[in-house]
Amino acid sequence: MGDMPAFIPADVVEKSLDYPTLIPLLERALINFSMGSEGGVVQPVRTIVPVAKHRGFLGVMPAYSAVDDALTTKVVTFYENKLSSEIPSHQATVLLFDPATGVLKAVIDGKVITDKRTAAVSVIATKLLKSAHAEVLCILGSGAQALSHYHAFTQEFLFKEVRIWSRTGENAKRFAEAVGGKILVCSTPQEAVTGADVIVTATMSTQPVLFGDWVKPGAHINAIGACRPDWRELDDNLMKNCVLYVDSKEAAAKESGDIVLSQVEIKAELGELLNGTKTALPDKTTVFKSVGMAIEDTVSAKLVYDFWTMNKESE
Ligand SMILES: NC(=O)C1=CN([C@@H]2O[C@H](COP(=O)(O)OP(=O)(O)OC[C@H]3O[C@@H](n4cnc5c(N)ncnc54)[C@H](O)[C@@H]3O)[C@@H](O)[C@H]2O)C=CC1
Ligand SMILES: O=C(O)C1=NCCCC1
Repeated sequence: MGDMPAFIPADVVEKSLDYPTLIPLLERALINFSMGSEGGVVQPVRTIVPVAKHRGFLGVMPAYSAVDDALTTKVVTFYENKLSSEIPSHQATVLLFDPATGVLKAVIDGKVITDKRTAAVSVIATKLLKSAHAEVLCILGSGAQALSHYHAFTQEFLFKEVRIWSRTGENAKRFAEAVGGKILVCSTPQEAVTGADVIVTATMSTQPVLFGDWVKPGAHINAIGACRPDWRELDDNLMKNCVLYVDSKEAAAKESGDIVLSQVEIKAELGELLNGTKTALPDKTTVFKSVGMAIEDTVSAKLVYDFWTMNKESE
């Protein structure tokens, strides 16, 4: 009988993933992914099982990176109707395997990985696509993704002003108190968005929360939510008047309601901008539509496992 798999809890994951380490790793993974078979990434579009009775979904997200020799699958659940405020709407576990033998090496909390790697990829998109003079950041939503984006963006950029709007005003205030930084709480999404240079939409909404009429020409939007083909965060006006970038063309064309329902053409994947085969247009109004990729979890999980292996005596 071999060793039992390691169980790596959220607090260890939190300690092992910092943005300055994660961002270059994810840039490399995005490039490898967009290189097709040459990049050595094997990643099918995830399988989603609807749990209609409870307005929930189970997603299975496997990937292998030959360059990293890392093999994982994430299992993620996400629920529209939270029955308890104690239970997060999104929960996830990443299983890490030894690629040489198939042996399960670790069971890793996937919630922190999901929150941090998603924000890190939005930072990558924003570095490529924001205007050179961007000063105002606006976040719509006050949940887990809003929080990880706030931390990642305030660490990686110097914005003069940060604004937040949330459907429940109390939640926006709580968010601002919790992060403790200088942040303007707005009472409408339009107020929050008007004049903003960089916008993050991180909501569970199934209808548009961000309208093209409100958006400053040349702004960059990271659209994180609406990862089902019939869900929206952005209206048709915005979609039709932006230059659209994605993480995975194949997944975005299948899963993103903002793309499926507006039928807007995708300009490029982030990996194609990073490897120089396609051009970023930071002077235009740009949208990065993120659906989330398994390979991002794979490289993050490997980083967590390596950190855990090096520090396990002291844990
Ligand atoms: N692109 C990616 O890689 C990933 C995307 N997501 C998506 O990001 C979004 C946010 O996820 P979390 O922050 O983890 O969820 P959360 O449950 O922690 O926060 C959701 C936020 O959306 C707000 N909200 C819910 N319904 C709304 C509505 N109708 N209008 C406006 N706001 C509404 C809530 O008040 C809350 O502020 C979800 O759609 C989720 O599926 C999550 C993980 C990865
Ligand atoms: O990439 C992920 O992880 C997720 N994306 C969309 C919603 C569920 C989790």
